[in-house]
Amino acid sequence: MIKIENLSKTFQTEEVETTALNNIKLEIKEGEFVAIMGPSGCGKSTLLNIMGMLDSPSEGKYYFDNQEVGSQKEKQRNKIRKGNVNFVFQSFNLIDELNVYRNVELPLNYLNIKSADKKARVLEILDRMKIGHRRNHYPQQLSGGQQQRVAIARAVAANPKLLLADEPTGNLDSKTGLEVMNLLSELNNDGTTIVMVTHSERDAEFAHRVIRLFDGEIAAESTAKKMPSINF
Ligand SMILES: Nc1ncnc2c1ncn2[C@@H]1O[C@H](COP(=O)(O)OP(=O)(O)OP(=O)(O)O)[C@@H](O)[C@H]1O
Repeated sequence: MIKIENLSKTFQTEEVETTALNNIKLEIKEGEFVAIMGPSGCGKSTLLNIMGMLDSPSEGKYYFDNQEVGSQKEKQRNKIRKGNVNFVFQSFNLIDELNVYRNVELPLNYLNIKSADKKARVLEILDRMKIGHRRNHYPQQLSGGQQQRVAIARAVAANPKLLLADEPTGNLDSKTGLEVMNLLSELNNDGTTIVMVTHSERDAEFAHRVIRLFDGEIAAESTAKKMPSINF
């Protein structure tokens, strides 16, 4: 699904040039659950943003489903991202003015779906994320774990192939974080490819593979204890 070849990313500000990623080579197969770890500033979010087509590499190639997207213009990248990739963030990023149902419905409004099918999809995914009983609540009326479950529901409502999660349990207590990790694991078992940035060794154990970055380079790669449920 993802192939990254000799990818580098430098940020140029007035005074300094920062190499955030240096000569990254990486492949991620459909159905995988990959964790990206490493110290602060090693380039994890930069890599995730490029995979999510929010940013482009300075050098090298990024292929998504065999299509080179790294060198595409922003408009074209946005088009490829839509329906293919979605995100979950540490800080949930829900829209405070919309209730749970409307937040989750949002990505479906951009697709050409009949309103009855849309409703069925929203209710189904809310139930799967065990948050259906809170569908009329607003984000501020929910706990952190509940907000993250809504955010995951919103992220997968349109059935993206790839879910990118940037420290999804970073703002949650240990027990709630575990519940969120179990939901992500279930989604992965049902076929969604997941790439997750995390500082948590426990969360990384949910992944099939752990990639450790250091100073913008892949320093180590390991297979986690849990084996994937798919054939490679
Ligand atoms: N827009 C930007 N402009 C300039 N420098 C940037 C920009 N974004 C990131 N950087 C730099 O690139 C490097 C990698 O940043 P990145 O956010 O990818 O790290 P990270 O591993 O996700 O860190 P953390 O764990 O703290 O979130 C850092 O040195 C950072 O300062």
